[in-house]
Amino acid sequence: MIKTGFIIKNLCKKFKIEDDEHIVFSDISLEIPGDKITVILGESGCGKTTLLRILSNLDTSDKGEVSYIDNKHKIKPKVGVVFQESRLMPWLTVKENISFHSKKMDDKDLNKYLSMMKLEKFKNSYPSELSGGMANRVSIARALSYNPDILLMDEPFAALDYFTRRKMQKEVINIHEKTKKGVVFVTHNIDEALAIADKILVIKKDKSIKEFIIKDDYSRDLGNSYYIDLKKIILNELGEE
Ligand SMILES: Nc1ncnc2c1ncn2[C@@H]1O[C@H](COP(=O)(O)OP(=O)(O)OP(=O)(O)O)[C@@H](O)[C@H]1O
Repeated sequence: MIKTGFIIKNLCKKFKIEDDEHIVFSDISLEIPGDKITVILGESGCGKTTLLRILSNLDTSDKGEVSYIDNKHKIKPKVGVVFQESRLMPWLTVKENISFHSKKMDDKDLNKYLSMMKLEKFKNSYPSELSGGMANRVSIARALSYNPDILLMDEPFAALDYFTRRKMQKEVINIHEKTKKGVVFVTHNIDEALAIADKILVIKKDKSIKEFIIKDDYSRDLGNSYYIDLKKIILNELGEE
């Protein structure tokens, strides 16, 4: 059992749509370490966002238990959430957006996050003056400024071009290595999962979860046979091969 992180037991979630019920999860159990990068991978509509919303307390489960332990003690974790759209306030500058939820943030902390996300030169810019990757960096800095126990990211780079996306994936690894914070990263992109994950949780068509652990360091060559084979296995689990 993990020492720090989310422990999810027998989770059930359904949505009522008019007189009908849509079951997203009927009984899933999993562990998400609080000190690693865990990628939740699955096809569109399989329930990735729903799971993330439950972890971040934006939604509730119907049955089951979701707890977070820190060195074996149950705690209510502080979570930082990054969405696909940056959700920045257009009338605030970069530095004002970052400190918006952390009114007590001093300049030292603000500068730490600006520097970590390479935003120093843009601290007085408005969101309309930023590229997509820059806006992403601001929303990550904002989530980190809250000093969360764990960072939850819901397809944060889906709208970015290939090169910016690769850069941002490396940023996630950098943040994880610098802050030692756990990251839960939702994507439907297998290459993205293989590039950044310590652990991949595949949500299968039958809604069971298949787990893969990657023990490799982060200078990964996805063209080598280990990753090519792993990708085939994951595609198979997703029912795509
Ligand atoms: N508020 C809601 N009311 C009714 N149904 C919902 C609601 N939220 C999600 N669903 C349904 O639950 C299922 C899971 O949705 P969810 O957004 O979690 O999937 P996802 O894997 O994140 O998809 P995508 O990759 O397309 O974002 C979908 O069938 C969706 O239509």
